[in-house]
Amino acid sequence: MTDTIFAPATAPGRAALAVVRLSGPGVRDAVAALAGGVPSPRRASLRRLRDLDGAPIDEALTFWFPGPASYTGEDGAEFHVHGGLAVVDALVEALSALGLRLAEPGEFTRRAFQNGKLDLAQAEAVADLIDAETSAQARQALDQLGGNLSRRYDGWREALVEALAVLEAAVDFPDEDLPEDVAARARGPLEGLQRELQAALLDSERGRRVREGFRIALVGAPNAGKSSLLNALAERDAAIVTATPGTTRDVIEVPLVLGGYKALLADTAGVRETDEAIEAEGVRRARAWAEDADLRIWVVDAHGSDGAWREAGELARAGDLCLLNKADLVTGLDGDRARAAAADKGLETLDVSLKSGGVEAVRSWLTERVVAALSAAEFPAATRLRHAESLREAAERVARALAQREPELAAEDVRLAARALERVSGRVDPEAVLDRVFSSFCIGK
Ligand SMILES: Nc1nc2c(ncn2[C@@H]2O[C@H](COP(=O)(O)OP(=O)(O)OP(=O)(O)O)[C@@H](O)[C@H]2O)c(=O)[nH]1
Ligand SMILES: [K+]
Ligand SMILES: [Mg+2]
Repeated sequence: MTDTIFAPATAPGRAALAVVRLSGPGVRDAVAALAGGVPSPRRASLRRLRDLDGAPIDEALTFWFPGPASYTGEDGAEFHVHGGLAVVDALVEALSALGLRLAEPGEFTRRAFQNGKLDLAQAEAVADLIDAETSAQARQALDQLGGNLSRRYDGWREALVEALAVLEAAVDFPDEDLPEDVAARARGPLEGLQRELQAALLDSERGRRVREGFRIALVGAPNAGKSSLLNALAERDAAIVTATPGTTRDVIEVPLVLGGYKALLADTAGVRETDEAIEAEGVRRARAWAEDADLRIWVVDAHGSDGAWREAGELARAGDLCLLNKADLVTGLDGDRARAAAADKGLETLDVSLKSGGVEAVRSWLTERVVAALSAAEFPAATRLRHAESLREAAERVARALAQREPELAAEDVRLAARALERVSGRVDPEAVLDRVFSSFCIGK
């Protein structure tokens, strides 16, 4: 017998309203006990809620959602009460006294998944929509929630099933035709599929970057102005700025919104040779973050650079930005060596003075870059590592199938490729995967 669960669905704390939702076989009785009757299905009904001793809890807008036409597919209900802590506490206590259990994080959506209301990718999209901080994250989550991501996997899977039918015919009726001829008919569709899966795999980083943020590292020699840039972009004093080289030790991460996309900006320790243990650890962390980042801004003091800029520049890669800072101090040939080194590496350069409003040029440059990297006509086919892993496995299996001589062996690879794709919608998932997906939810969803 399934438990009947409940949870506050709104954030805890003082608020105008709080929503408490219920799901499970005991909902009807619980609503009747608290509200003195069950309202018409899916209609708002103002009810006085009372606990088991008859003490009033609140006047609540009460909804009764009989299953299966409910979010979870089970009988459900919602109480919209005043959002005070005491009201919500009293309601929670009354529901517990009736034998209902407080829901685990994601348990409502997990039940919706188990009852076929959503597939696993759609359930993930519910969590993503709740977590969305930028318009791009919300758009991507809504598209996935609408089932578009799942439909692409279903389409690929159907193509695999058709190829499988052809291969199985070659195995079952070897006399009717030469097996190779029959098997050859599966080759064209499998090759087309292989190209699509590869393209989706190449694009699979993009969806994760939209969800998690485009990673931008600020690197450079000590005192180049990295922390000054971080603070200017963040519009607050997130990092300490002083005239002392070696001020920043830890990596300081700040989220930014650029062109509607989430970015994660990291200030790092100035890179130089040092015997000082704390600074050396800072330099190690700076390098590690920079290597993993999607983009590095190599900040150079165009005026006062000594040899150290060269070492920091080694972290930069083609496509990165070289920011020649302190333009207000520059005279003559200042910065020309760094400029030449940047050109050599295929970096773009920007001359600014962070002292005098140069940050806006950097912000526009970054916005353009992030939008170019993350926007596309089509939403990505992978928004989590889990999806990319399925794509990779499917692509590898299809490649193996194409290389097999025996139709039996090719059929087995095609079957495994289909299975890898099915994991995305959760058709074949073990409980452990479900636990991982749903544990990232908040309580009440
Ligand atoms: N004149 C001038 N000074 C600047 C400019 N940008 C930063 N500074 C100064 O340069 C010094 C170092 O700036 P920081 O932002 O701390 O440099 P950093 O790269 O973070 O330094 P570390 O953390 O020590 O590696 C500070 O005194 C800043 O005020 C600029 O555009 N012009
Ligand atoms: K400094
Ligand atoms: Mg600093």
